[in-house]
Amino acid sequence: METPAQDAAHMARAVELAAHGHGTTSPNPVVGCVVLDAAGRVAGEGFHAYAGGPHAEVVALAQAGERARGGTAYVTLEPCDHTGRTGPCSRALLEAGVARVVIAVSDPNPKAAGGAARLRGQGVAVTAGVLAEAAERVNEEWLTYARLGRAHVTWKFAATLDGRSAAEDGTSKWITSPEARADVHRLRAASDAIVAGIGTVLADDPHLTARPAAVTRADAAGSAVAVREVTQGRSGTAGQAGAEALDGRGGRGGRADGTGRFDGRDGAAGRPENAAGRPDGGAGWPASAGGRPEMAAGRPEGAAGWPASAGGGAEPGGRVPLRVVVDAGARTPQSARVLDDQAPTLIAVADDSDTTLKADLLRLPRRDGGLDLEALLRELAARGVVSVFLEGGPTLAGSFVRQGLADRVVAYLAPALLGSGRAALGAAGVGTIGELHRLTFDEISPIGPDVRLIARPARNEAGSSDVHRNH
Ligand SMILES: Nc1nc(O)c(N)c(N[C@@H]2O[C@H](COP(=O)(O)O)[C@@H](O)[C@H]2O)n1
Repeated sequence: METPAQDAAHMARAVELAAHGHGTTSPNPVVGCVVLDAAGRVAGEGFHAYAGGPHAEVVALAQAGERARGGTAYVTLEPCDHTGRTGPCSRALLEAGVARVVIAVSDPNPKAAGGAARLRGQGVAVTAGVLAEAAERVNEEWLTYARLGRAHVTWKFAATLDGRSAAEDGTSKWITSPEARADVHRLRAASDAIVAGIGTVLADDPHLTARPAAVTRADAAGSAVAVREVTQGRSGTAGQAGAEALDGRGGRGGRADGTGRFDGRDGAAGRPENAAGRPDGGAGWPASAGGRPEMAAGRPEGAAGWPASAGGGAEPGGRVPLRVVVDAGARTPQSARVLDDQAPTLIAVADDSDTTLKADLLRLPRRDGGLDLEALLRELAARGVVSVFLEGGPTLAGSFVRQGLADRVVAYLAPALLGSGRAALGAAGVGTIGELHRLTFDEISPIGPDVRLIARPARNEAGSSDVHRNH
């Protein structure tokens, strides 16, 4: 029997492995697995790489072969007990003769859960909850999606040290460095959807596409080391993940009317570097750096019926994030760049708005002077969007924060001062200091001459997040 310290060490490795799936497993979770032989030696390792591909346990068991018999499996998410795109991991573990299974987090997907009970019922020793916090963190997008039925939101902004995102005359290009902007493109590319408000569309006419520059494995490894240094060795933190739409077949990025899917593979906004595996080793979140040689061969075309749609599945080279404009009054110009053919686009408008706009429209109830953003995130989740990257502008970001829907904040701060001009965040429902939205830092990393800060809503004593306190 492993000691708790050994359990923690092997599970930490499994969390590290899970992080390699960031940016490519959506709409499935990121999952890692380590298999020991009966003598406690590592016999196999694996992670889930893309929806429709083998689960982490199956990859690790295949590597371990006969050595798994009488051994122990460490898995970051409860082994599934269902036949979805692939067979049940509980059965694979039983057939391999594993004597003990250590689990970090239970599977909230009712269709897949039950693996722990089945294993116990068949005489396998099961230990649950080991390194649960780290395993939750690495898989936070998917767990948010699976538990709350809405997409997870990362709000990104770039600002001066005094928190301003534009000068008095509205100019904002560029506050942060090319390195910081390239980092943003990596995070965009790892997200299922990029969301902006109509104010940003009218002011900047952005493309909202992910255009990450190719980064070598050495670069990625270097940046991961830098991050580890400033964060004192934390591993498996912020994550980009994915979830199977819980009907087991949900695609994402489909057209709003559900009539078809955008095939972004040939689009100019495609991500050619992914054709041979992502050279940045994954989503661009720190724990992903390190490269994933297993992905180099790509995935079998159309595996398990998963459509090669934009924003859907994790086929290397076949996925572009869905663009979403929050536009209650349907003011998006027909000529806006977000409506070009480089990626699919959804325009979220109020259900009572009268428009002739030729675009995929999502009609939502009004709320709080804008749209009901929780309804938006639920609608996106129903389309298989697990992770949202929220960019611009301050008004929309303020509404997300006010409605308790900013799950993670990524701030790029330049060593510069403006003193006046637009603040990064608009009205966020704070009237007095006691109502401020308290966050905790996950990471602080240098990016070129700038600093990237990653923070999340602080938990209050009751365990709920302070940002969500009013909701
Ligand atoms: N334990 C475990 N390991 C993995 O590697 C996984 N991908 C999952 N996913 C769970 O199963 C559902 C997806 O199943 P299919 O890929 O369609 O077969 C997913 O929703 C999770 O509940 N679990």
